[in-house]
Amino acid sequence: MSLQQIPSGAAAIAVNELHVDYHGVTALDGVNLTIEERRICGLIGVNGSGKSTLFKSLMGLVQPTRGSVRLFGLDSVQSRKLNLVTYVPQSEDVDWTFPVCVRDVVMMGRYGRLGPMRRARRQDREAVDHALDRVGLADLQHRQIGELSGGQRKRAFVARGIAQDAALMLLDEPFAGVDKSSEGALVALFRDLRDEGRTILVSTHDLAGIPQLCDEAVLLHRHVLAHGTPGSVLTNDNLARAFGPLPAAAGTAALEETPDGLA
Ligand SMILES: Nc1ncnc2c1ncn2[C@@H]1O[C@H](COP(=O)(O)OP(=O)(O)OP(=O)(O)O)[C@@H](O)[C@H]1O
Repeated sequence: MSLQQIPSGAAAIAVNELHVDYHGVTALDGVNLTIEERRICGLIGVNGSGKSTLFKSLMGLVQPTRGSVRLFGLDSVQSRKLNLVTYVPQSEDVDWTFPVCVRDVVMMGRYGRLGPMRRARRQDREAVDHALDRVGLADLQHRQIGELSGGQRKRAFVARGIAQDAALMLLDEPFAGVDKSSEGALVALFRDLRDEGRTILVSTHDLAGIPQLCDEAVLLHRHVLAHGTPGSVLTNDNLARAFGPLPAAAGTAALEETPDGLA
């Protein structure tokens, strides 16, 4: 299924009363969240607030104790089968010593679309070439993935999602370990992907960067504390509830001086 063929009418993400426990540790406790198509939504919260668990729940990688997840009106198995969703995990969750080159990683985005012989066809190779060009990694495509810088690694995984033509991109801390100029290039890329019709949920600790990047923001603390425009979410009151009391003159103005945020 291509971007043009996604089921219409349903929200890109619809989470209803989602609870996730890990052997007695409650990671998510009654999350309700709707994100419409063609939006960039920033996901923020302290370490341990459940951001990665929410991503994994959307991908069907962890089993909820209760509640439901729908992507474009479909459950996570169906939405993955139709190649609608891609996930860029946190760097810690990736084995960077794995003997694959950048091109191999991007080609993984085509696996769900390969023909009956499971061999890459011309359209698969062209999709990979196009994705590598878009993220500026064509020259490095034969490098082992672990030989790339932090920003290049993230771009390789984003390219995998572009090659897949995923309508929904789940990006877990894509700016961690990325220098400022690479971060600017990623922000511009994410906005272009949104303008093409994709939906992006992106977790970040860079609170000061959210108004420039995101159409909306979600403040998570095992459940949704606030959801709305960046301005309505990034208030001193909300941030104090999520992160604890802030220093005097806090809020987004102060966060601009500490761009890595509070977490
Ligand atoms: N596999 C696991 N087994 C047990 N507990 C887990 C597991 N994964 C996460 N947790 C716990 O669930 C809670 C939420 O973790 P999660 O990684 O989803 O938060 P997070 O907001 O993504 O944190 P961070 O910003 O540090 O990545 C934490 O208390 C964490 O310790």
